[in-house]
Amino acid sequence: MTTRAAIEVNGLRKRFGPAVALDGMSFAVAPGRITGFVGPNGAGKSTTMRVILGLDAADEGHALVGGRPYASLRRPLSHVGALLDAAALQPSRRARNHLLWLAHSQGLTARRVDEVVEQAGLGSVIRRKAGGYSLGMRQRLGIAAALLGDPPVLMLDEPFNGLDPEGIVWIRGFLRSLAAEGRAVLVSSHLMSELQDTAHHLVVVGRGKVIADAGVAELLSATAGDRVTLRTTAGSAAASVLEPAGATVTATGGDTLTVSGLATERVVALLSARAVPFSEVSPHRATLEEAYMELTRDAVQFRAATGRGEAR
Ligand SMILES: Nc1ncnc2c1ncn2[C@@H]1O[C@H](COP(=O)(O)OP(=O)(O)OP(=O)(O)O)[C@@H](O)[C@H]1O
Repeated sequence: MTTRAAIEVNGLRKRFGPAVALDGMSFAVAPGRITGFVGPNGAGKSTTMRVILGLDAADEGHALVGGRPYASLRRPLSHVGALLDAAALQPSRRARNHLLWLAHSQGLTARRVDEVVEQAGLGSVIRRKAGGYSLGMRQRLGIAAALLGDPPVLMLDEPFNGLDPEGIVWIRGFLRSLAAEGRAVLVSSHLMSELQDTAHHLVVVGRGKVIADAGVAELLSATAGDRVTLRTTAGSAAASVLEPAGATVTATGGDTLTVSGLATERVVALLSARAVPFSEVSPHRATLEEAYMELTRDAVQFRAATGRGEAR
C-alpha cells in the first residue's frame, strides 16, 4: 500500500504574460517530515504555493492537498495551514482580533485562538495592534493563524524572514515538533544553513521546475564526493607528493587544501611516507549551501555578471 502524499504537485505550468513562472513543476510532500522548498529568486516557489492554495490558477497541471484540490476542501484551515505573506495584516486591528476573525470564519472557537497564541509565543503581545508588530512578531502571528485549524499540512513561505537568532532557533524546533507529530511541513527558504539543521528533505527548484528532489543526507553526500580536506603548513610539498599519485589539489584558504581523486587513508599514507607535516586530513563535509550552489549553478536567473557576461 502506498501512503498518499500530503501535497501533490503535478505538471504545473503558469505564465504571467511573457514570463514563464512554472514550467512543469512536479513534486510530492510526505507527512511526518520537513520538506525544504528552495531555489533562486523567481524560481517559482511562491507561485507554486499560491496555486496549491487556489490563489493563482495554473495554465496546466494540478495540485492536491490530502488528495483533493484546495477549492473542494470544506473548512480548508483544518486541512492546510499556510503562511504566505506575514505583512498582509490589517494594521489597525488587534492581533487577537485578526485570529478571532479567521477562527470564526472556519467555525473555530476563541479557546483555539488562545491555544495557538501560546504555541506561537505571542501571549504577552496578542492584544496589541498588528500594525505595531515587528516582522518577527508578524511571522509568529502568521504561524499561529496557520495552526488554527490543527491541520495535517503546513506550508510556510520564508518563515525565517525577519526573525532574530532566538526566533530562528524557536522556529526550527517548532517546525521539527510539528513534523514529529506527523504533519507534512513545506518550508520555502533562502537560508540554506537553517534548512541543513531543519529539513529532512529538499525540493530544489529553478526556472519553474524541480532540479533536485532528495533527502538532505543524500544530497550532502553526493556533493561531498570523494574530496578530502587537508590542513598543512607545507602546501607545496603536499601537492608535490599527492599530484603524481593522481590527486587534484586546490587551495581553499589559509592552510587548507582540498584534495580530490584520492581516498583519505591514501592521502595520510602518502604524506606520512614523505614526512610532510599536516594537522588534519578528513573526508570533506559538504554544507547544504555548497549542494545548493552546485545544483542551481545553471538555473540562476539573476547572478552578478562576471567580466563581460550578461546578468541573465
Ligand atoms: N503576479 C505576477 N505577475 C507577473 N509576474 C509574476 C507574478 N508572480 C510571479 N511572477 C513571476 O513569476 C516568476 C516566479 O516568481 P515566484 O515569486 O513564484 O518565484 P519565487 O521562487 O517565489 O521567488 P522569490 O524567492 O524571489 O520569492 C518570476 O519571474 C516572477 O517575476
